[in-house]
Amino acid sequence: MIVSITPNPSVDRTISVPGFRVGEVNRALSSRIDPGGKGINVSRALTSMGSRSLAVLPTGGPEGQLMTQLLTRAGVSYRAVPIVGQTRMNVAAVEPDGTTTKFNEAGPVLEGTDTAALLQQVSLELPAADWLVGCGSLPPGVPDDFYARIVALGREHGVRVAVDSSGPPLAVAVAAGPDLIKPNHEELAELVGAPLATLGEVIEAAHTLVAGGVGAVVVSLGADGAVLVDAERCVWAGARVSKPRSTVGAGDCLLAGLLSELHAGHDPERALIAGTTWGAAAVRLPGSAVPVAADLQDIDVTVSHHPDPTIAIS
Ligand SMILES: Nc1ncnc2c1ncn2[C@@H]1O[C@H](COP(=O)(O)OP(=O)(O)O)[C@@H](O)[C@H]1O
Ligand SMILES: O=P(O)(O)OC[C@H]1O[C@](O)(COP(=O)(O)O)[C@@H](O)[C@@H]1O
Repeated sequence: MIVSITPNPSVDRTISVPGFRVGEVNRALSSRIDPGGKGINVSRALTSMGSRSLAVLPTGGPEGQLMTQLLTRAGVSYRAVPIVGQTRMNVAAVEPDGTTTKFNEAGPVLEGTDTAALLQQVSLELPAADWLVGCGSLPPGVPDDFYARIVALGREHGVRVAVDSSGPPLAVAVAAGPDLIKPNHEELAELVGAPLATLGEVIEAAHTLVAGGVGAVVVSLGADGAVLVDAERCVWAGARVSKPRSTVGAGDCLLAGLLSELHAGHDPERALIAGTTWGAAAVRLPGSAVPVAADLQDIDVTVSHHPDPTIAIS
């Protein structure tokens, strides 16, 4: 089973707007809500594709209640750890060409006992887990070493650990040597402190992290696909999407596809292809909707073992 931990979940409200004008009234054409936060999306995608997953999350206030209702409705198994603060709501405005503008709240303040209770809940789930995946930003009050502690917990139980975060929490987790990380271009650039203008520079940065003790680095590059680097291989994969609808949660679906295949015992290249397929499928869906098997059918993935290092990455 794949256990996800999302310390800062969110109810995601996605509004479709005909255009986005700063400083003016923007009228929405439609709106939807989804249970969100990166680990929640990973568990939702795994569940919708038939892989077993359990989401661990803190919940509080009316949005916390709404979150658990939405998870139940989506058939996602979860363990909600009650907190005094109120679960956040994030808003994304999507324009007709797929351009997405996001407003993410900081999230509720978690007290020290809340963090301890979350880690305790994760520990309780680990005997049944094969992979543990820690995802997203940390809410105020949670120390930057949270994901490093998640890596250590996984180690103690012989469970492989993936981390998808950014900034200091990702940097501290990397030093603990996770089995897999999935930064996007911007997150990787921040992690290594360089702009990484080309695919070659991205690959070199990923190699440096692998040499430093990370098992595998999968860098998601939006419309430019994704590249996987580990001690034995460097593989790029990408799929064209002619009409992107919403990129919210695409990286989470990519991570879910990867973990689903790795968990099933398949090789990293096949996992990357699955991840790229799930990510492309997510981009064709509205809001942070996750794909079902039928959404994957007509997606063609291109794979390269010798990607052109001079390709510019935006
Ligand atoms: N416009 C797009 N066209 C095709 N695939 C896309 C597009 N945007 C994202 N994807 C797929 O989804 C994956 C994750 O997207 P990305 O935006 O890089 O992640 P994140 O959401 O973590 O920032 C990409 O690696 C790619 O496989
Ligand atoms: O924890 P963060 O970094 O604020 O991100 C949370 C948001 O990211 C999401 O998980 C979507 O992720 P991406 O748009 O980065 O793919 C949303 O569900 C959620 O609103």
